[in-house]
Amino acid sequence: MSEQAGAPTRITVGGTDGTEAYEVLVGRQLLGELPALIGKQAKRVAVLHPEALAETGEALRADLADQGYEVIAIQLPNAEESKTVEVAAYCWKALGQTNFTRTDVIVGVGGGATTDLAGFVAATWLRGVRWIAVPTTVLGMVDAAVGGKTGINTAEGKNLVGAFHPPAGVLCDLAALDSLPVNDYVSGLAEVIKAGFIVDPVILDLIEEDPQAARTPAGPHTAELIERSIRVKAEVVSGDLKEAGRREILNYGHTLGHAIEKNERYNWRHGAAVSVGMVFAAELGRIAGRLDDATADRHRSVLEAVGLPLTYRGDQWPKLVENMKVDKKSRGDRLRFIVLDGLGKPVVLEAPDPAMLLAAHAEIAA
Ligand SMILES: NC(=O)c1ccc[n+]([C@@H]2O[C@H](COP(=O)([O-])OP(=O)(O)OC[C@H]3O[C@@H](n4cnc5c(N)ncnc54)[C@H](O)[C@@H]3O)[C@@H](O)[C@H]2O)c1
Ligand SMILES: O=C(O)C(=O)C[C@@H](O)[C@H](O)[C@H](O)COP(=O)(O)O
Ligand SMILES: [Zn+2]
Repeated sequence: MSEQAGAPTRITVGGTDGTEAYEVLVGRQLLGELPALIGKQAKRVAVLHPEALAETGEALRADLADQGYEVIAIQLPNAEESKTVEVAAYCWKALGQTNFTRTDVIVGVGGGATTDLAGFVAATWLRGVRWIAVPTTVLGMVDAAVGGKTGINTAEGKNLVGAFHPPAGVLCDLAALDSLPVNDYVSGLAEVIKAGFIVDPVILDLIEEDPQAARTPAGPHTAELIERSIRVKAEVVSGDLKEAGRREILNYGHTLGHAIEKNERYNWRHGAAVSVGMVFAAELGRIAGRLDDATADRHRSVLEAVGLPLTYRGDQWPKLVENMKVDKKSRGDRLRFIVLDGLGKPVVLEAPDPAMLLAAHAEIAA
């Protein structure tokens, strides 16, 4: 998977609130770390990967078979098509037919869609088995594989079925990013930029220095951007695995973002939808009298500079409002949004007035 090795960066997640700690490793040639994470108790290892990573999956299975494991191959559809109950059922069947037990281990290799599905299968099979995430997209490394949110979509909304089930470890091999199509790479930058606005503004400075370079894995700050974003996520989820409070800030831009994804029948990339969602949230913050003009405008400039969208079809607003009602931050009939009180200062905006929402929508309507 990679050509250069060296000591990986190790970022610890959890362990501070009664949850079991685990590590996110960032570096190159990390697959040698897998057997130690799988452990000696396991007899079988199920490797779940998308079609796009057929060769990677095959190589990994061969490695694990050489180590003496009985390997179960489960190829998934690409992207959101894998986050369905039908695909989960296909996986449960494969595990059942191979006598997969509580000491066996699932490895999810792929983007956020793959690790969300693999983690969900791990959470539900036998009420929970060990799993390891090997994210191969920017988005997977900086966000999806870290923190234990797993799940699938339904016709009614994004990630509506799922479980909190942290992995035993996360291996981020930066070399995997070399084969990622640019639009998928850029989609991941939306979550990197989110981490910049909610907690670590240095991320924004690094991207703004050369936005074109930030669009490729060869950029000078790739490793730093990924590590900084993982540290943001690790710090936030470590104190609040089940999203009882502070973890909600990671949902910045997601209330509208998920509504757009559902409206597009999950054919939009997650990061693209979150990008529009963050512009909307920034406008909401500005209209609510919380966010200064410069920081609100900075959303547009940095997201546009890396090639992310800022607008969405204006005629869809009534449907988006309906979709937002099933957001997990909603309480009864009250919509709740994460907005900024300033750079790095996310807060919850409770039940904003519909007129305020409409005014913010006018700023993102195409
Ligand atoms: N659980 C969480 O906390 C969390 C956080 C953020 C996002 N997510 C979820 O993550 C998903 C988006 O993840 P994503 O952006 O990684 O998209 P993705 O998983 O859909 O991957 C994008 C595409 O790239 C392909 N691919 C993956 N790695 C590749 C590689 N190295 N080379 C070539 N092709 C590759 C995939 O097969 C897919 O077609 C969404 O479903 C979102 O809801 C979850
Ligand atoms: O980890 C979290 O918490 C997040 O909100 C991170 C988001 O980037 C991610 O897209 C998450 O899956 C959204 O969670 P949901 O609970 O709104 O489905
Ligand atoms: Zn997200």
